[in-house]
Amino acid sequence: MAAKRPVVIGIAGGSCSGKTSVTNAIYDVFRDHSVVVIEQDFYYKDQSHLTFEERLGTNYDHPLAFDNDLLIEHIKKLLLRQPINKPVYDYVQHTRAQEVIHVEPVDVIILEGILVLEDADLRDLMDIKLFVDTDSDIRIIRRIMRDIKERGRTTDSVIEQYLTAVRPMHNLFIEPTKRYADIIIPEGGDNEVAIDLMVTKIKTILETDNVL
Ligand SMILES: Nc1ncnc2c1ncn2[C@@H]1O[C@H](COP(=O)(O)OP(=O)(O)O)[C@@H](O)[C@H]1O
Ligand SMILES: Nc1ccn([C@@H]2O[C@H](COP(=O)(O)O)[C@@H](O)[C@H]2O)c(=O)n1
Repeated sequence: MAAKRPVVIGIAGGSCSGKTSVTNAIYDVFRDHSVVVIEQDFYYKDQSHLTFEERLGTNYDHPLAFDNDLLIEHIKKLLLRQPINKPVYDYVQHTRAQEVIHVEPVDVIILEGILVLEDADLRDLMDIKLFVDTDSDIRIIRRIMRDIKERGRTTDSVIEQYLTAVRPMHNLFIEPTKRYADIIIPEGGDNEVAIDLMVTKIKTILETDNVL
């Protein structure tokens, strides 16, 4: 019997909009099926050749910060049901970690990240495109709390980065990708109706004869 083509779901949205929460809610439903999360953040360009000080100068909210060629290569491999070695990212050191995660082929691929809808070649690989829409005041509050707790940052550094890069790049590159979304989800992972709709749609695609 011919192998089925995996389903690719793209989940975009601003920093701290709730992309990971939506991703986890969908992941939990398909956990016993076969599902993988591909974080666009893990595909930030390797910066191991730069000093720590130099890495602080990178604009992490610009499309050019990402190695989308590698990301696209990996999604295409998974679509052909071939395994990949997914990079791991270190937000404290601002570069790729030494280790990789071996990922076997799966039925459901969830691709999440601030700019996953910005690249046309990446968009073309997606069956469903979501944009998680959360007000910027909520997002900055969440970001200050998260980055201090989990990413080794100070309040001042988070605010400075927000004003110089996160906010302007959001307005320039992230917010405009909303137009490519099939569904715009307010309330992130708390939006049970949207999550249920997504799960139903994914199941429908999985049940169709979508062969390679
Ligand atoms: N509905 C919510 N209410 C309160 N905090 C939330 C909510 N959704 C997400 N958060 C918190 O905000 C931060 C960012 O959420 P996350 O889902 O990781 O967003 P993203 O992946 O878009 O950056 C996390 O610390 C998370 O716990
Ligand atoms: N070294 C880095 C790499 C990325 N960031 C920030 O992460 C944000 C994207 O992740 P979310 O979970 O918030 O979607 C992005 O806004 C980058 O500014 C960073 O601070 N340092």
